Amino acid sequence: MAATLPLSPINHQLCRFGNNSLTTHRFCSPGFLISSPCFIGLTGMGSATQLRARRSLISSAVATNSLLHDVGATVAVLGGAYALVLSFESLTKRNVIQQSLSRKLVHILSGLLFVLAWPIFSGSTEARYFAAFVPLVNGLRLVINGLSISPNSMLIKSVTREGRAEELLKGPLFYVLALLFSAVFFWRESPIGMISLAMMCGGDGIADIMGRKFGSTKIPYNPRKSWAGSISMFIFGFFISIA
Ligand SMILES: Nc1ccn([C@@H]2O[C@H](COP(=O)(O)OP(=O)(O)OP(=O)(O)O)[C@@H](O)[C@H]2O)c(=O)n1
Ligand SMILES: C/C(=C\CO)CCC[C@H](C)CCC[C@H](C)CCCC(C)C
Repeated sequence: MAATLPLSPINHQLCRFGNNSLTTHRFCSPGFLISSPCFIGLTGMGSATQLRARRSLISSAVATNSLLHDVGATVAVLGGAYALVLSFESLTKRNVIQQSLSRKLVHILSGLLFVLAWPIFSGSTEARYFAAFVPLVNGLRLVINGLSISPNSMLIKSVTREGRAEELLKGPLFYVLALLFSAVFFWRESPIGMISLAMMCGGDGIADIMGRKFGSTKIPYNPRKSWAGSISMFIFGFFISIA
């Protein structure tokens, strides 16, 4: 009984297997035979076993590839997050921008850049957990600094309003938890995560700008927020989320 297997993904070369003898097609090189599942033919395994072995070889190669891909993407995004906070700390320290503006810009940019980085992760089912590792690490950093276990002035300068360590445990911590939650539960398949993050990041920034400029009429239950700011947040947040 002869089985014909398409073994080369490059140009569909064929290898033919006889009972225990191997008849090679003229395009199958010996090197390819030894290093490929063609070689399994020599061991006398049946064609179903050969197929299974071949599938498992391919799937383990794909899994290793995805793992390396996701580890690389995680390291890149972690580096990006560190660089973002470091850049704003440096701008604040050199009095190029005020601490409150730095906090607002880190707020707008970190979430948007985080979502924009999602496509660099692989298509594997575990990719979302690698992405979620980035806000998790940043969340732990905020807790450690916020509890003053190891206070880091860089983080405090770039993401707090008044420069107090405990502020890290409020807005910034909730913010990174929202990023973590969206990555794990919505990821790239659901628009809900992206819309919520666009609202939280972009919408909030626009509310600040529009609210300060045109926000003389405040909303009844919060004198710090205005109608102009709140309405702009929904309108611009919506446009950012569909962009
Ligand atoms: N819905 C909103 C949101 C903001 N603002 C304006 O933007 C400023 C900053 O608002 P906000 O982002 O809420 O202040 P933060 O100090 O950044 O507070 P937090 O991010 O913790 O809410 C407010 O003082 C207000 O003038 C507004 O008018 N209407
Ligand atoms: C100031 C903030 C919220 C208060 O309104 C935001 C705090 C941000 C974090 C300290 C840093 C978060 C980094 C993100 C998890 C990842 C960003 C990655 C990107 C590629 C820059």
